[in-house]
Amino acid sequence: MMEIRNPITVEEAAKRVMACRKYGEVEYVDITAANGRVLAQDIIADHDVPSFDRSPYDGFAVRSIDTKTAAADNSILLNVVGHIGAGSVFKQELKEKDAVRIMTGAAIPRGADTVIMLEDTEQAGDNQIYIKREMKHHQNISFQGEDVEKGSVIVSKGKLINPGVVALLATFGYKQVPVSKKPVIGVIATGSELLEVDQALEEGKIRNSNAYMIMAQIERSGATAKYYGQFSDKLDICIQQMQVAMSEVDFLITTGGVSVGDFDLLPEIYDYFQAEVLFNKIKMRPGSVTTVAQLNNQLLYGLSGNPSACYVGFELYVKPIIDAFLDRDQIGLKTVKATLTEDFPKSNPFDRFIRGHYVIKNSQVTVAPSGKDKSNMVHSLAEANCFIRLRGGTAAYSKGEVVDIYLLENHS
Ligand SMILES: Nc1nc2c(c(=O)[nH]1)N[C@H]1C(S)=C(S)[C@@H](COP(=O)(O)OP(=O)(O)OC[C@H]3O[C@@H](n4cnc5c(N)ncnc54)[C@H](O)[C@@H]3O)O[C@H]1N2
Ligand code: MOO
Ligand SMILES: [Mg+2]
Repeated sequence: MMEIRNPITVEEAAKRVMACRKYGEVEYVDITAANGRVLAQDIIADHDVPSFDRSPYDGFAVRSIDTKTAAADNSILLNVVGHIGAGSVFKQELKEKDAVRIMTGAAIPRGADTVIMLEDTEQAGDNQIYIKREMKHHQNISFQGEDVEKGSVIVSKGKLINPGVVALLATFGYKQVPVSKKPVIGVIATGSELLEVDQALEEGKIRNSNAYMIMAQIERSGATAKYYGQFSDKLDICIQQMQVAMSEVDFLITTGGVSVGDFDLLPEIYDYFQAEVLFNKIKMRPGSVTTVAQLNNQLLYGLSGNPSACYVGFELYVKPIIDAFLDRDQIGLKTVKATLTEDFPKSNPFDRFIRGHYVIKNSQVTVAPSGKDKSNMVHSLAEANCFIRLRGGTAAYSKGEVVDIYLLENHS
């Protein structure tokens, strides 16, 4: 007797998966390896930035009071009593009519309250300059703490580390950076029709593309992939191989074998392990047969064999669990509104996630399918930078309608 599957909504499926979320540990990596990782602790400023008043220009540190009435046609003569570059400090205090030649980034000497740019001065003698502009008190000073104030949270935990965050980490002396440990995700392809990537085509067979696609999706999501190869459609061998894989990873993904075909063994394997099947039918296309089971606190993902269905199943149900494991501030794909630039003539009995390509032009986000929309197709994936979500129970969509799109490559 064929099993009757009970389809649930996309949101309910996501909820059931997220109820099984696990948190990763914190580890420390060298700052040179921190880009792209997730920050595991708030970074609190332990000093002001800058930590001293400094010059934003190459010029002369002076007392504004000595520049009063200076103008292009009314030069004022000052005595140059020192010369400092960034990193050096002028130790004395400026007296009346004193100036110190100063470079960008150097500490403002005591007594000076402004910096006049080199362009607004003229050399008068060996140690004298003409000032050709009246300066105001505190003009042209980078003040201590104006960038970052001591005690403030400068980057919050959960943030994806980007080059800007790396700059802050370096500013505050983080040679070792606390990051969330990446989950290790096992990948298994199933099906006797599969050839490895370096094998020549044979009649009736295809190359295994899903395993490599999933591993790339895992990497893009900030996790580590562990490939277990292709399993045959033989139940006992599959069971044994899955047992090994489960003991070595945080989550396990199989692709293929979750539908109702004679060689679709995953349902039997879940049965054998007495895993709790969270769902095996979702009201969505593609990927309606996406199955997720739980065994001893470990999620087992049975993604569809059809490439587009497999891809969608990963992004909707695996990516959020990776984000959660990493304790990221953004869980799952970001969504925005976009205007369709093509008609979509099919009706949508279930929610439909079409592989799409969006562009932003003149502040307008527009989107179109990135290729043919069938779950067994692979071509449309290459150009896809989003999914277009068409709601279940709707008829055809027309050009000009506004739809929700799910961004695939926005990881900030
Ligand atoms: N009678 C029914 N048949 C099917 C149903 C259904 O509800 N009733 N569902 C269809 C839907 S929807 C999908 S999606 C697929 C799901 O199939 P499986 O997850 O069981 O996957 P397989 O049968 O193993 O393979 C399906 C298809 O994908 C190709 N494949 C498999 N693995 C890979 C891989 N690693 N790389 C590339 N391509 C792969 C495989 O050769 C098949 O063509 O079932 C429908 N049928
Ligand atoms: O799971 Mo299937 O992809 O809905 O076509
Ligand atoms: Mg099948």
